[in-house]
Amino acid sequence: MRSAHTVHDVRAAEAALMARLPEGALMQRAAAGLAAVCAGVLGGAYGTRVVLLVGSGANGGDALYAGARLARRGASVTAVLLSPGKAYPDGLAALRSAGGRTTADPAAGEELVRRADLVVDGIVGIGGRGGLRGAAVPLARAAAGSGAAVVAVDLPSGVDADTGEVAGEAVRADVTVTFGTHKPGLLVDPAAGFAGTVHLVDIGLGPDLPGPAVQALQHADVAALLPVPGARSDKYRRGVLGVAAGSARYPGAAVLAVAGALHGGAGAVRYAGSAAREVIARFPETLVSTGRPSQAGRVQAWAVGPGAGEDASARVALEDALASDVPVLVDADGLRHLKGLGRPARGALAGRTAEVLLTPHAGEAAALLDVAREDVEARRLEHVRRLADAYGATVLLKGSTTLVAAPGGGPVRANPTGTGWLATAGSGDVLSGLAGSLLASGLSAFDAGSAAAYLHGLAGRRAAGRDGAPFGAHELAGELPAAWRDVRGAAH
Ligand SMILES: NC(=O)C1=CN([C@@H]2O[C@H](COP(=O)(O)OP(=O)(O)OC[C@H]3O[C@@H](n4cnc5c(N)ncnc54)[C@H](OP(=O)(O)O)[C@@H]3O)[C@@H](O)[C@H]2O)[C@@H](O)CC1
Ligand SMILES: [K+]
Repeated sequence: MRSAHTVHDVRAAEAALMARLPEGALMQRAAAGLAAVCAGVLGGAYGTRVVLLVGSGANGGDALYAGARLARRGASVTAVLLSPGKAYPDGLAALRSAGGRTTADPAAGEELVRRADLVVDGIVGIGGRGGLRGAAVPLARAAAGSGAAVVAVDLPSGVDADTGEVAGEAVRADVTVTFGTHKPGLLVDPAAGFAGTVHLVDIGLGPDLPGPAVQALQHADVAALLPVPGARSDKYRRGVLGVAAGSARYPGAAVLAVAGALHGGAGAVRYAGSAAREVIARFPETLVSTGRPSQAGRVQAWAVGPGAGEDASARVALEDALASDVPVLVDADGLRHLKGLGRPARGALAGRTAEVLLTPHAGEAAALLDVAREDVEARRLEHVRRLADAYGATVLLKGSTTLVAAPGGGPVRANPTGTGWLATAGSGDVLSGLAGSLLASGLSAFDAGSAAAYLHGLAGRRAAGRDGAPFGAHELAGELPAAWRDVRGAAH
């Protein structure tokens, strides 16, 4: 599991640890880790050209000390000082005594960046506010346009550590070396998209850190969650998922949701709705009926809404499923009807004995919250939490990094396995069936949503192939068994 903590929690842990250590010890640990990663990226420091972009705080200090270490190993190191009067004095002295140079001329700095093998971004770290300022902007652009590898110190300068927002320009890093713990912005888009590969350097903060604000599952975590049948399992004990999806206009959504559901670990799938003929033709193992959910027979969870359409029968199916005593996943058109139910419906959600999992994309989340879609996309972490609290439900917010939040606080899960190729018609229908199936097999809404997002992302990567290629949602569903095997195989 990867964990991320807020700037407030990082600073508190740092203060507690520093009180027990000699002065400067933490920065030396950070700089040593940073220099080691830089040397690795360079394939050895000797004879290379390294440019440090150095701002006014300790982030620049880390860069200067790491630069000194690289200079001692034979690199030609120059620091471009963005606030010459404020650059970390002891770090400057260390760099100079190791043979490194400095310049305060931004134009000269840009020229150096263009000829560099490696650029170290020490402009600003967790003390940052807003996008890059002044001379940092052309320097960051020069770095992006050069052939140099860009290594960000702690986080790419210009991104918000806590929210993942990118309010202006930011450094585009190939590698980010972060200290003590991940920062939420390294796991959540849009900021995460600027970080490249993230290396965590342990500087000993662990015992002083509280619970994380954001976490990202890894293979072993997902493997531990996935339901595996035992010797005494039968299809009912493994769980039965009910799917109420599709319509005369969108029968394919029903087929795709069932395709996802058959790969989610439930023992059986019941389909209730007007696309029963299409579903049974494609998946003969499905138990189909054409009535409403409450007439379909016993299930352990419902997935409602994909392609359900806007007419009254879709609304009735939603109300019917919500009136049951089992967990309900609500997606797509179901979310629109949920919003249409108004305040009493939200009360009904809060009054249910079993959990509800909402799976909106940014546009649907914006409609549920009465805010602009751009606001949701810019500050996804804030909005997934708000939506979970407003509806008293667990929310899976789909997107470039899918987020899952439970109501009432606690960590948000950021999915690390996504790929842009997943933005294809029907992909969300597959996810609904998959997450619903995991719910039916007994996982909590939080675990079902995050495990489903993880498997769905892995299947998407497999379907896209190593070099990347488009695929249809039915092919995505076909890759789910291999994604299960990847996850379970890595755990053994
Ligand atoms: N915590 C830990 O455990 C450890 C932390 N360590 C390191 O310390 C770093 C934090 O250092 P820090 O607190 O000195 O702040 P930092 O990020 O360097 O910012 C400095 C100043 O920049 C400015 N500024 C703000 N926004 C800006 C912008 N958009 N564009 C340009 N400038 C901007 C603003 O000053 P202003 O210009 O407003 O006067 C701000 O005060 C941390 O990220 C890690 O690298 C490690 O050494 C070891 C352990
Ligand atoms: K930085």
